[in-house]
Amino acid sequence: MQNNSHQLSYIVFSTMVSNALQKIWVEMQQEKIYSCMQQHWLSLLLFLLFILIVAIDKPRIIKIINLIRGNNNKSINLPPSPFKLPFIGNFHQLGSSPHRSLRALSLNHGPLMLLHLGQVPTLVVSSPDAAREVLKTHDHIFSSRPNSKIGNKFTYGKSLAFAPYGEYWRQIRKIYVLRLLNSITVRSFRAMREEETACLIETIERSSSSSVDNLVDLTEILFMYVNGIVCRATIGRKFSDEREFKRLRKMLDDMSHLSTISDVGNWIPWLSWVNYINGVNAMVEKKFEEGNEFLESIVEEHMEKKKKKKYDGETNGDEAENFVDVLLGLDYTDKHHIQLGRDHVKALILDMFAGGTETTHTVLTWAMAELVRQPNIMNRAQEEVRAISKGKQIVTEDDIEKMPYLHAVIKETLRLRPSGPLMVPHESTEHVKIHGYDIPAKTTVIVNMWAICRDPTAWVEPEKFDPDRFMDSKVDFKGQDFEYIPFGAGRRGCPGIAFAIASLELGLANLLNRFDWAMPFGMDPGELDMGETSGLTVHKKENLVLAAVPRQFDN
Ligand code: HEM
Repeated sequence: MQNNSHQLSYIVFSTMVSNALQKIWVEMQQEKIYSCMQQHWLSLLLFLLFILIVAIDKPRIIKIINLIRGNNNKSINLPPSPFKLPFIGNFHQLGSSPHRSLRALSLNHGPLMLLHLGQVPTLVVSSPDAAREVLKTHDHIFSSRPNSKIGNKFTYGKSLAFAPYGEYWRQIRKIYVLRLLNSITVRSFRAMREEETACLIETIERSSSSSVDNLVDLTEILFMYVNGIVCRATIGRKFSDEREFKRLRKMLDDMSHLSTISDVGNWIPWLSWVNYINGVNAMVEKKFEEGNEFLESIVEEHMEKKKKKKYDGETNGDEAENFVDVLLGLDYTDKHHIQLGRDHVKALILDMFAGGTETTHTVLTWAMAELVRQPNIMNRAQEEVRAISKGKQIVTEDDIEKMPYLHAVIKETLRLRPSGPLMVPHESTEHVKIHGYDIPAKTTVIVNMWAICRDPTAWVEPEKFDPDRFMDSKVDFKGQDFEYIPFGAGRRGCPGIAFAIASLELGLANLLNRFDWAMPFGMDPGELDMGETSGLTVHKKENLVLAAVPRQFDN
């Protein structure tokens, strides 16, 4: 969801209405009021109907119905709301960086604030205390997701991330947590991660030596590193063919764009038909077909291998089993209500690629940007990494366990630069009271994790990048400390924490061990552009291009 979504719906509709109005106005000015009304009675009627619908929004309609029925509940106490406009509600107040605009609004209206995004009542949560109420005390009520028609279409209605809270979500989540992303499985990918790290180092060396100024585009290279790990864990191989790699990236971008930005029906359900006119539905169908063809080819490849193994008795040797093979090998039909099929496998691939790649790669890029901007922190992290790795060219995961400052750098980056500052929206399944406010069922909930992680009542100098705040601190990202929830918390909290942290720490430690880093062309570190992209997922706006000078090793 970017500001484009509401702008789009608003523009389409207001253009239609304003064109009709202009015509009427011109004729009225020419004193042809009566004949004008005769000619345009249908337009006027439609216009009045439109005003009625947009001005009387859903909560007000419910209030009026209750009033007529005589059961107006005077005691209902909704959270404070900023002023909203008919039809678009509070969309116009989101701006290009919704997490920043929402924090500004919450400073005036409080940590529990009710907005209307189009027609959708949306609770915005902006303090650690309020987050604890939503994600812990009333977790069972807030663990659903708002329906996303387009998101469900792309993921065959089988994705974990999009699933509403219920039996299906519970069963799939169990498979993800117990079979795919638990600490033993994550450890089993250790050798693969170390291979991918060696590949990362090689790519940087090649890129640096082919540039006069040792320049490397870290944003691109880190994306390939993280994507390589996620691909190998998920489907057992990465895309060495550049075309295939670009196809995957484009597919994920398109899907994410269409399921959030372009779906007018998400926000104004009775305007869903606009998607037929503006070409969104046709585009969704086209992208779905393309994506499906790609995912089918992956599933087919695995089915063929499985058959071959059965006949030839082949094994993978020491290689850890990838997620698709695990899923295809599960016989779930008898014991459980769900029957795993091809669509589940394809949805799993999307969950892993979408949930694991962009998030992890963005955090790693921000970590390097913050370190280059603050050479004293970079030096301290490098000293620690180099002291522990004792002249080895590749830092291993055993070494990393002894690097508390490196852990602190990653934690601080996750605090200050979360890639999804508004997390993934939740939805309430029943009416509940929080801090004295009534939260009706089916309210969308946005947790402004970005604001919470910078809450001045919880953090000293919250805007400063200072890994020291995590040294000797018990505050952790596992979902118990509500001032620090970069992976969310509660039932819907991220199941990929161990997987993500392993790739982040190994990647960063090796970047610091193997190279000395500097701004390009001798620029001052303070000149590094830290601008963010706008929208729901926040990346560094400009690619991070740095000078990487390979360190000389004795052996
Ligand atoms: C730095 C990296 C990552 C960050 C910051 C991150 C953050 C998050 C957040 C904030 C949520 C939503 C929590 C909520 O709704 O309360 C989430 C959900 C999810 N994440 Fe992650 N994540 C990361 C890496 C990963 C990885 C590596 C994977 C898988 C390989 C993954 C898979 C998922 C899935 C499947 C969900 C949906 C869970 C559900 O709806 O039940 N994430 N993540």
